[in-house]
Amino acid sequence: MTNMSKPVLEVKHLHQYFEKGTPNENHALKDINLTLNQGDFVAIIGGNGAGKSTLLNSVAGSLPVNHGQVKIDGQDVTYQSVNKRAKLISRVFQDPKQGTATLLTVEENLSLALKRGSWRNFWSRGVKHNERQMFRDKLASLGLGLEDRLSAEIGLLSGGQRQAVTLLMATILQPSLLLLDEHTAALDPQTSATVMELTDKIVQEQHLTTLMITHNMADALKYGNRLVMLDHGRIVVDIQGDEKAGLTVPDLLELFKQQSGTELTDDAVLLS
Ligand SMILES: Nc1ncnc2c1ncn2[C@@H]1O[C@H](COP(=O)(O)OP(=O)(O)OP(=O)(O)O)[C@@H](O)[C@H]1O
Repeated sequence: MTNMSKPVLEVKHLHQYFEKGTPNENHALKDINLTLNQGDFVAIIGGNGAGKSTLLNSVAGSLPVNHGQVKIDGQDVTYQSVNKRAKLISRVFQDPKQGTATLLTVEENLSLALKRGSWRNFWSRGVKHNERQMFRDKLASLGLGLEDRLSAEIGLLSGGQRQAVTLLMATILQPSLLLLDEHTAALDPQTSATVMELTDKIVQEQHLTTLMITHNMADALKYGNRLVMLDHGRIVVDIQGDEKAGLTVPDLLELFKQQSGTELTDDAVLLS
């Protein structure tokens, strides 16, 4: 996690426009430059419409890049499709249903993830005995009792349990880059806290390079080694190490005010 580390994600001079050339033109990202080194765990915060999702979508490939470059593991992926770069990236969404196949069992979902989502490989090979043991061990490590529910349909699990399995699925093949897209926002506060703890454990154990959007200021301060704040399409704060460790939520709000000149406005912001 030193500056000598290998860059995993490099975003260079990224601009994104919506409705370019029309009276409604919106310059949503303005010259974003962001490098994540191996093992960096970066929380991204910012008010409504700051550009957080646009940045994540640009990195994931679900939004074509207007101007600039995105590199992952040194490869230029700027014009690669979502599917092509999915070999390098795993993404966990806000909705626990989005990352899993509802009618498949827990072990079938994990097996599908192990085959990189390839249904062809999944149907032809099924769940092997040694895989089942590995899934049981991984589920046991979550501490949610899910190791006894390998053959339960995933749709029967609670939102938090399902999101925990989604996290395992997203990390089972150790992606170069993990994108967490408000992945605890749909959960109740206690479940959200549990899933955040599990996230941190998995990220630390696998030394995963991670970019996490959150509306929870306290989580942004508690987790990760670095915090990036976006405002009107620009990075206005980028802090790490001791500078980050010493901050409180009021400090963060004050920092936002100093940098942006306005109060942070975010409908979903959670201060504690
Ligand atoms: N598909 C789109 N078409 C037009 N404008 C868009 C589109 N997606 C986002 N925008 C605009 O781009 C800007 C950045 O939006 P974005 O969703 O990235 O912000 P955000 O920080 O994720 O906000 P929030 O926290 O409210 O989800 C906003 O002004 C938004 O209205």
